[in-house]
Amino acid sequence: MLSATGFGEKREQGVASSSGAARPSGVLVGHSTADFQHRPEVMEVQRASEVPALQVLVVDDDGPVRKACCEIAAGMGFLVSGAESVPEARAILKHQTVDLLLLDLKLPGGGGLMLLEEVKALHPETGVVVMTAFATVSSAVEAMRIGAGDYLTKPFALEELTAVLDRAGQRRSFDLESRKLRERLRTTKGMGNLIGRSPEMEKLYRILSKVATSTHPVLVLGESGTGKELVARSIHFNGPNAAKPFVPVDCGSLVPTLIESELFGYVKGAFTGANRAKEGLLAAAEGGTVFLDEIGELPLDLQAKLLRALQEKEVRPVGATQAVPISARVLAATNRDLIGMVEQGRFRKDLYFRLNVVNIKIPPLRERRADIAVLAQHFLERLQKDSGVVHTFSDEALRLMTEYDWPGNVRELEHAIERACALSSGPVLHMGDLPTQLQEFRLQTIGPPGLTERETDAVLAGVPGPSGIVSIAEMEKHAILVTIQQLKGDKLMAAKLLGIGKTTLYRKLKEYGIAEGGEEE
Ligand SMILES: Nc1ncnc2c1ncn2[C@@H]1O[C@H](COP(=O)(O)OP(=O)(O)OP(=O)(O)O)[C@@H](O)[C@H]1O
Repeated sequence: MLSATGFGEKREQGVASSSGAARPSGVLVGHSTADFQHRPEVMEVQRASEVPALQVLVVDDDGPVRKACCEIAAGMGFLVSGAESVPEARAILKHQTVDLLLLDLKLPGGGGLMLLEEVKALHPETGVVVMTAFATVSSAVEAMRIGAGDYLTKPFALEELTAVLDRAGQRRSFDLESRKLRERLRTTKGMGNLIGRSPEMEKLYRILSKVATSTHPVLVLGESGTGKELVARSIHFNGPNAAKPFVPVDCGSLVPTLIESELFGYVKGAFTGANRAKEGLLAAAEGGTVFLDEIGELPLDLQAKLLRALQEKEVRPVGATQAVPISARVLAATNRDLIGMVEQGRFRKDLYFRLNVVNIKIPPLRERRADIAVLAQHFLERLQKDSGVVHTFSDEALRLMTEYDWPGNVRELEHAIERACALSSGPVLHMGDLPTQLQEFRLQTIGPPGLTERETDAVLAGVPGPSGIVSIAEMEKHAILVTIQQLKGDKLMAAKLLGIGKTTLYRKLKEYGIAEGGEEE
């Protein structure tokens, strides 16, 4: 095992190392220390099978630093290669997949940033950690803008490197996992138009395949936007009467008198404007399916009429003396607590039992997060088919989508992706292209890296209000806090980049009431 103290002392530049004494002996296979000074390193590590086989490429012209980084990464279970120049790195990248790039920005000929740009353009999924000295802070910021996920300021200690590699490795594993899911989606779709492969959705498909073959009433329960109508359609279109009509009725959006005439029909002269008779939807469905959406909104008197129609399999159109037979299957859905409504006398118990012969509950999206990436990819591909424009998600955007709670469920996700595609300026959809509620969630829940809770609140306070007007003082505060956020809490570097002295920066933070004890000057 590597000892933390072995790398604890800092060298002038690079990883603090005790001249290779702390090299993880017995872990590396095939190359001597001298090899690392002169040629690309290719280290195979005897890895425990549970360690993900992520490939790391270390690019640094400083032999000892490169070697130390390679050794540490190898000791952590990564598969490691090293390169001392941009052309050498390019050659490796051409022939091998690299999951993580540990890149020194100050390479001979100054090609670090160029290489980063090439990697992000050709392999946007590759995670990049840049290494920089204080003198090149502005290039580190530029590197983060181009797409580097993290940075290390030289000289750095063993713990810093391992923490950064650990973070990058975890992110990469997550991204690979979600990519695998998306890949699976390409080959296996859900039932009908339903997408999702989470255990919850698999269970739903099993129930649906049974329910579809029968003609019993089904009550579909779930929060708004979870896909209740899609489930109802899936039951109908996978059932024996798929060729017959599927008739949706939104009980929530029609006035009561209209629902009655829509459902049951009316005879000529039944009311003012009824110039001719109209068949009701229950009869018009002719052996198909009537889907009563928002059934909880149905007024009590209509509930009684619907119950009678279902029991007697006939309806009496408004103003008619004769009943008309019906043969449609009835599916109903609600996002309301129907049992609670029954207890409060707002929904008829007998109708509840009649509709609730089979009951399907669709879990909210936040309870089946494994579906978020596949659904997101599905919506992206659907938009691509319509517009011909190809988009992909940045790994960060996908991660944020997976962590967000989606109170509006699949509908909110669908709209978020449509919006991101419409607003994005390039083929990759970034976190910034996602709606405000996701940005706010990122700041509130995950917190900007390097900022305390108080600072996070202050950043949020700098977000323009509904009027869109922000004072100059607020803009200054926002600029300072966002820079600190982007630099992961490095206030010294933030002062440098903002072109103000550190004393001024700490004074400003104090003015905002967020300077921490012992920090000033
Ligand atoms: N599993 C899913 N796969 C693909 N698309 C889905 C899925 N679930 C929902 N959607 C899409 O999300 C949107 C909302 O779905 P739907 O209208 O069926 O939800 P709902 O629960 O009936 O909403 P509401 O209660 O507000 O009426 C639709 O565009 C639908 O196509």
